[in-house]
Amino acid sequence: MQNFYIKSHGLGNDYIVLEQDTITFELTKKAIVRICDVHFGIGSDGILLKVPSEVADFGLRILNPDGSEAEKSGNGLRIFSKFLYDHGHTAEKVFTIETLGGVVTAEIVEERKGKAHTIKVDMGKAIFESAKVPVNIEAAECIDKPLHLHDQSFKINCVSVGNPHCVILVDELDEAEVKSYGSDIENHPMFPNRINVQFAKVISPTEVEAMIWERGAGWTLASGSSSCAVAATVIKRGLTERNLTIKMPGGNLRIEIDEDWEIRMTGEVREIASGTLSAELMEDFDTN
Ligand SMILES: N[C@H](CCC[C@H](N)C(=O)O)C(=O)O
Repeated sequence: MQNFYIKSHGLGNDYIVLEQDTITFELTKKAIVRICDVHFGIGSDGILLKVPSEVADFGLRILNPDGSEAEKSGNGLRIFSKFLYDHGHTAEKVFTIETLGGVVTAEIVEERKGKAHTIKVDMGKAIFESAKVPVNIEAAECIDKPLHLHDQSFKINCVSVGNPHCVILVDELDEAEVKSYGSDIENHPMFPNRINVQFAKVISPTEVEAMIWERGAGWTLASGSSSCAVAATVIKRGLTERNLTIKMPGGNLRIEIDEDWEIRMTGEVREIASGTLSAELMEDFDTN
């Protein structure tokens, strides 16, 4: 069906799924920004576009609400996996998905008809090498290094899970602090591709609490790749075990990271709505 979409969320981090071969318009920056706008569009933390793949069972492009493209999205991959399974693109419960940040394996762990499913995604490796995050710093790894803003400094830990992350460990989480400094950190010149930002507080050897400022999206209620980055950081710093619960305002994700820094993420996904985009929304979009 032309311009069919679904909207789903992973712990309150919501996405709209579209299919390259059914949309009748160019998914330009203008179209992405409009569709993701809560007033002039459907409203979403991003768009997941189903595309062909030569190297995996499925291909996925991840678009942020500002029109930028991301290499990886943990909640996005779980939402896309549930969409593929629930909407007849596969009868398999384990399949591969190609993203800009590499090929991942997804598994429908628990299917509950007409309810949320639990999805597991092997998210690839955590990479700390500064040049591969990337972060412009002399040191080989950006672990517990200073980042200076005009009126504040932070100690940062940078890691890539396909997309770039800047993790700041704090004794107390403060939503106002995240919203006040998130954008300045996201856009700091140290980060050539900008960066996702997390403030995180270790609760116990198996629990970490985090708040998220996403590259290209801003404050979100949860983030899968951010959870992976936070887990990799606290494990790297020797602060926790390797099997963790990351607690965010929108809910919790299970993250396991093995000795080779391979990351497994498990969590719920719930579909919100489905339908077709109206012609009036797309009136001034570039047509295919
Ligand atoms: N905004 C992120 C992508 C989405 C990440 C988040 N929604 C997740 O679940 O991982 C970026 O530009 O890297």
